[in-house]
Amino acid sequence: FYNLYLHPLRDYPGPRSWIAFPILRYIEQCKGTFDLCMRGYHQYYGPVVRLDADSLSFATAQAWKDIYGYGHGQNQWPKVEFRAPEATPHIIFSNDADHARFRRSLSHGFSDQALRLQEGLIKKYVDKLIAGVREECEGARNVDLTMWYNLTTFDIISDLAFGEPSNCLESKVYGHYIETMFKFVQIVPYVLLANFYPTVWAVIKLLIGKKINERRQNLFDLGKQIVMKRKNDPSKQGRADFMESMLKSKEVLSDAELASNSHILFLAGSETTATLLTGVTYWMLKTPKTMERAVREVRSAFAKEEEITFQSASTQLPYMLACLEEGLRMYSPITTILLRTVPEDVVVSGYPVPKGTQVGVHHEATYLAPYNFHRANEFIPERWLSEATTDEKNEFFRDNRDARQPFSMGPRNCIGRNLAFSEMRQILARMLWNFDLELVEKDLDWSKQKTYALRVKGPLMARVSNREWEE
Ligand code: HEM
Repeated sequence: FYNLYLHPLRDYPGPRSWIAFPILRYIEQCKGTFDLCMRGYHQYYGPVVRLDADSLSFATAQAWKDIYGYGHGQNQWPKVEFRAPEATPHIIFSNDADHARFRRSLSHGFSDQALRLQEGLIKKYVDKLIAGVREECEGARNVDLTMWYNLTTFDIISDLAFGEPSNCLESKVYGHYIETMFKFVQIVPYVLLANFYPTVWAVIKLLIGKKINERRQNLFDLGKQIVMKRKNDPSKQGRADFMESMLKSKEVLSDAELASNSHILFLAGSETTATLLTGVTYWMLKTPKTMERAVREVRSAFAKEEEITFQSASTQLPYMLACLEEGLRMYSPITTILLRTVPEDVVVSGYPVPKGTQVGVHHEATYLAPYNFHRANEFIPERWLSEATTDEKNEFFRDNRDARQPFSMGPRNCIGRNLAFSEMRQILARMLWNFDLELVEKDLDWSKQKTYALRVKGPLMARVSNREWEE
């Protein structure tokens, strides 16, 4: 009764059952259906939705700036964390002072100079991807692109974060560390639940707590072993990887912090990029005219495959880049809402918000809202081409492009954005250069997939053939 009729947020619209009984929201999260519900609620209630007693979800460009932007000076609105309290802090979940220390220690590893040095390492794995897909398609088998993209990004990030590949592309399996990580990610909603309902958590802990703790510890111990091996290996010194950046920085990180940051870099940098590549390929296959146009562009921009570099792929393929931008809208790797707690009474996107409220922008709901994007549920890369932003008569001129921030904003935005783009452009361009792709299951529908902290993608089976060379 209090939540619905007396609470300071009582005038904000939202699902009454979630507002009265916030546990229902967490149950949807554990079921993997929370983000799907939020999409529906934002379509129904509009750009602000009260998603439980104390939390508001926004779906506007202004809310990105107000919540995540630089406007709060040195002090960020605290994140609502979903990590176990006893875990070592890392760049994503840490207080402002530690965050600044971690971010500075990693900045060199993500600089333009480092990216140029990383290109050779990344190319080596893209070569392996192309060779692996070629071998599989010559055996006339259907190819699971989800798996191949994951194997590639895992090897790349493992090499950059841990100083060694995870040998995924060689073995064509994910390996123990990654399998453990996948299992661990699925318990994230339970950790969220635990943080909000310590009593419910006590019961869950009795039932499955030991297993969860074992998984978490297992994953951390494994990561720490690899990190210590890299740290103490003199032959690896001088590589342009993340570990070198942390070790050479003026900031001093303990071994536990080196391990927790490497671990989070691995998670943040592998699954996200693979998800986007899988999603964009899915949407291009579902919308064949976009695939045809991108393929034509890639094959006419270069005379030979070696010409596809980080630099050339970023300047000579405007349509393929528009496909990636549209992929980031339709299939954002981060689907959900990353909440922050408001430290005082504030205004967000024009709405008054009382102290203590949790606020955030829901990625997927914002990107698929018809009030932000014209024909929001259609994959239309053309909306990101320059003519759509300059020609008033273009049907996408009024799209609210700033409402889409897949890498977030402000001091805690994605440090790996440039790396991700370089990798994704390189991988997609070379796939389109080499292969003709066709969806095996024509009516495959990924618009209502489950999501936990990440998307549950499932296999993307494609009929892949070596490209036909024109005379
Ligand atoms: C398409 C690919 C990617 C997407 C969509 C993405 C998205 C994001 C988002 C939304 C955040 C903000 C998280 C928050 O507010 O809690 C973030 C942070 C971060 N991302 Fe990415 N990311 C991608 C690729 C990468 C890559 C390749 C790396 C490199 C290893 C990376 C490393 C990080 C790190 C370290 C942070 C934390 C930054 C900080 O708090 O200062 N990401 N990313």
